[in-house]
Amino acid sequence: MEQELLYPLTNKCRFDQKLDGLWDFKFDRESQGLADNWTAKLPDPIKMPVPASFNDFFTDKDSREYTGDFWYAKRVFVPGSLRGKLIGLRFGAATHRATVYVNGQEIRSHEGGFLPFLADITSAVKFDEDNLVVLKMNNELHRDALPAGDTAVLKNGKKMVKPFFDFYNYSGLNRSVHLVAMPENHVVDYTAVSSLGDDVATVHYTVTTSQSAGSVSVTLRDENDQIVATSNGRSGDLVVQHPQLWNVRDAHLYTLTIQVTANDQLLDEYSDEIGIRTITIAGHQIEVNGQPVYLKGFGRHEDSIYAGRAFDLNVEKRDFELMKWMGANSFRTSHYPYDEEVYRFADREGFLIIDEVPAVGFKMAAASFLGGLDQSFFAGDWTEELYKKHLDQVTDMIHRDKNHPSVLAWSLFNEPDTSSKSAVPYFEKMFAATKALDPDQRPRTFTLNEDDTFDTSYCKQFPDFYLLNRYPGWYHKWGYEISDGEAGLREELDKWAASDIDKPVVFSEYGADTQPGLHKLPSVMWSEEYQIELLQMFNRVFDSYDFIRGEQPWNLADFQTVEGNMRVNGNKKGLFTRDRQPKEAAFYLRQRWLDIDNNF
Ligand SMILES: CCCN1C[C@@H](O)[C@H](O)[C@@H](C(=O)O)C1
Repeated sequence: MEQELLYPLTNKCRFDQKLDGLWDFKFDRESQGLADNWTAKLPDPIKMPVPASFNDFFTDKDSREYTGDFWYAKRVFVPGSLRGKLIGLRFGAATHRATVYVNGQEIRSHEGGFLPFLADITSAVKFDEDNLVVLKMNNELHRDALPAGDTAVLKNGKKMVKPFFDFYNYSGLNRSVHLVAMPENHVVDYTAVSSLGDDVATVHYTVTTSQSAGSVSVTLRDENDQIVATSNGRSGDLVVQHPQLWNVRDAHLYTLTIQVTANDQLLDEYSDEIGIRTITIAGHQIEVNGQPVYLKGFGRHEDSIYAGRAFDLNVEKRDFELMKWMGANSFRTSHYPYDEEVYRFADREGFLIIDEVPAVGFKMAAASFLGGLDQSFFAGDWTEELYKKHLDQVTDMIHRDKNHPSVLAWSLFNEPDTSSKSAVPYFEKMFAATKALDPDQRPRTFTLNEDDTFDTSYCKQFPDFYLLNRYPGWYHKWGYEISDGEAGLREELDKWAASDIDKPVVFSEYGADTQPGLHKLPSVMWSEEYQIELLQMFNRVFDSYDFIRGEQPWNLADFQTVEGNMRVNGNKKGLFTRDRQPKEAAFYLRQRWLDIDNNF
């Protein structure tokens, strides 16, 4: 569990320099790098872009599919002007695990490929010189790690991952690395939680500093840079008259500035943008500022050609323009926390985010879908170790993202196996342990898979609202049989309707693989016409039940998966192609969404 997760910035007290660009890179097939002292020098390295997944740059399959240890190295100059500060390396994401060395000294390790961590290198750094930064990384999958899977050893001795999930195991330094410097006495964290009155809002804040010395003052400025509230102390209330509330697709942000001072000297300053809004679940309504909202959006992936899972500002900008064009207002960070820049986009654009940890593949049936076993995942002997990593990553996700107005809810699992009682103790622990992590007390949920229905799931008591992943028309009752698929879906939803459950239901996945340009009249599966027909079927169902409060088809765009007889160079359920061009269904769904108000 990380202490320092604030987004890096440069100001009169702090220094932040991105180390993006070409790093030295080398596979370590024999896992000999440590023994051979690669922490001092990588032998015969190649050049590798950062941020990027290494996989798709290569022209040979052994390199693209490489599984095991691999190393990065870069010489980093540290200016002498930073002396006396905490010097750190902040990694946006190292997938899936890393150990950091500086000038040959081991600094720290980190497990989890989708959340940041800070390596404090103060003790190892040489000022006004180049410093050798080396990472030893590994991308193997295991049942006791997130995301879940296996790592097989082929007869030729090469390793191969067996994901229990449907996205490619892109690996590497997938997000930016920053050289940062902060005052020894600095702001480590802050929280800001809003409550609303009659034309007034109160932002209750807390500030954590690395040392108890010094006094803290907090200022809030509006979009015209006018001070609207101030307060002193490491916790307090900022009272804002006539607040400009943050609303869905009508975002207003304030700048919160924290200063730490001692003897009239400024020790540290940290600024961030926050939004004044509340999130509540009221019966079967999801409410923002007390107004019901209807979620229109997508399951997504951080995925693009060339750099794989790397965060790419250009792709993100295009994705937001596509989602706005569609009339969308939300998305789920399926199936892992995304780069921080994505949440800042959503804050500015007024999108709601369901923030998800990579607790994906917790279902052996998924493995069987990919060639694994078919048993109850939570009965496995790996769950104790898995739980520790799972809680660690939920804690860090909430810690990192808690101040974003765009974050609506926390998704603690994607499609876990809840059709066996063995899941219940794990869920009881996880939902109890995470209840108090979010100062804003946002709803917590998880996605229910096809096999985890109203009748078969043992874990319906846990979520604050429901996310349903349902695939009639594709994985069953497909093609001409889709009418039975609709009937089955309605039968299940009739049970939800007849029950005493009064919570919102959001459809978080549904869709059809579609080959762009494939047309057939009448339709056939994989044709563009069939994708529209499937969406029309689901939309008929959604419009029949008032407790359905959101629709997020799978997926915004086509994305890469493992190769297999079920995939045509990846998953093609996108409403857009992988190079972000629309399929026919995008025009159909856009028309529907433009007719549905955000507060419907
Ligand atoms: C059947 C599993 C649920 N869902 C998970 C998602 O990650 C996959 O990409 C999607 C699919 O198979 O298209 C299905």
